[in-house]
Amino acid sequence: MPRWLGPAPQPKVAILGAAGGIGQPLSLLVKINPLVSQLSLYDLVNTPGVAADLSHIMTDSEVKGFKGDAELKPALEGAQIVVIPAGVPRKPGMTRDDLFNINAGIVKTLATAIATTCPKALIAVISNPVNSTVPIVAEVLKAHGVYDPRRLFGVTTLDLVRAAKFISPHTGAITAVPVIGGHSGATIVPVVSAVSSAKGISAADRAALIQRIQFGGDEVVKAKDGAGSATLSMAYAGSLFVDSLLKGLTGKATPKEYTFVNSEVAKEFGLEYFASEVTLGPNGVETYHALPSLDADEKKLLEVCVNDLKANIAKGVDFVKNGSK
Ligand SMILES: NC(=O)c1ccc[n+]([C@@H]2O[C@H](COP(=O)([O-])OP(=O)(O)OC[C@H]3O[C@@H](n4cnc5c(N)ncnc54)[C@H](O)[C@@H]3O)[C@@H](O)[C@H]2O)c1
Ligand SMILES: O=C(O)C[C@H](O)C(=O)O
Repeated sequence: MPRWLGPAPQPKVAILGAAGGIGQPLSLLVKINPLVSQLSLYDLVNTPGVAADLSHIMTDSEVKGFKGDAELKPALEGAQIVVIPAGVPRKPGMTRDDLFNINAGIVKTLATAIATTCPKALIAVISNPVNSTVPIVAEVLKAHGVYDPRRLFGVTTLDLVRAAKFISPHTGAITAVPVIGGHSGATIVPVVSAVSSAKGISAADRAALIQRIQFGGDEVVKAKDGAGSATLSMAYAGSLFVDSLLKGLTGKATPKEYTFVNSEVAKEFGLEYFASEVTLGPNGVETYHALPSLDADEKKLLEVCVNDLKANIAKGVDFVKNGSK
């Protein structure tokens, strides 16, 4: 059969930071995704072992490990999806912004390699602070003349995973809740008013629910007591997001996801980046959906979000443009 009549080629996924707390379980979940043909695992340490281990799993995808700076570009060659969970996690008492000084440089280095090796890849950024690391990647890609806003995503899926779980005692079932804004504390804006089965929640319960969704990450950081932040739930959330990217890329479906992207949806608030709902396709974002309508309380949450988010975005942009921290 001529090649062009055969099945569409299946994607190569590269995970940068693949040996870490998120990287390892995420690599496992991506390894068992039937839409993947090649899985490239990059880290500064331990990837040969992680790759050897995963390569014994009887799914079709081929796994290769790449270790250290010299192997970054080979890891990225031909990748259609790049996922970035590289970087340090929080310890108790830290904000995500406290990670900026270390993670900004890591993400900038990785973005530079993507720009020069696989500039057309769909890029999913997990490394915190997401509100700043996504603009960092964008500025690096712009500097190399290869920026396509439809192909760059900040992964906020964990906020939606938490929201769906935390609301379930009130609704009697796991229930999707839109979560917009950014990915840190007050920039996370759950839109509970959009959930019809949540109408009966008392004001006090609703306030507690919103607080828990916004600060769910702190709950895990506290419980891990110095041993890092959410890894397993993040790997699960990340695998959902990667699955949606894969389905869109291969034309299997046109999934909808909430994700932190460069778009016009929050332009009226002076924001270039905002987490909102998009439909995914072969080239990344196909459609940017309008924001859900907000009630008076949610409008107040959004006001706080906008101020914090503006500063976070500017910090990321500035880091690349002016080399400042
Ligand atoms: N977006 C989200 O919802 C979300 C959720 C949880 C964690 N995070 C963030 O994800 C990041 C990783 O968290 P973790 O718990 O996996 O941390 P971790 O320390 O367990 O793992 C990080 C990995 O990154 C690797 N690394 C460091 N510098 C690198 C580089 N230059 N190139 C390649 N790999 C490099 C490390 O060797 C390590 O294996 C943190 O910044 C954390 O805050 C984001
Ligand atoms: O809380 C963190 O620092 C990690 C992550 O962003 C989370 O939401 O769990």
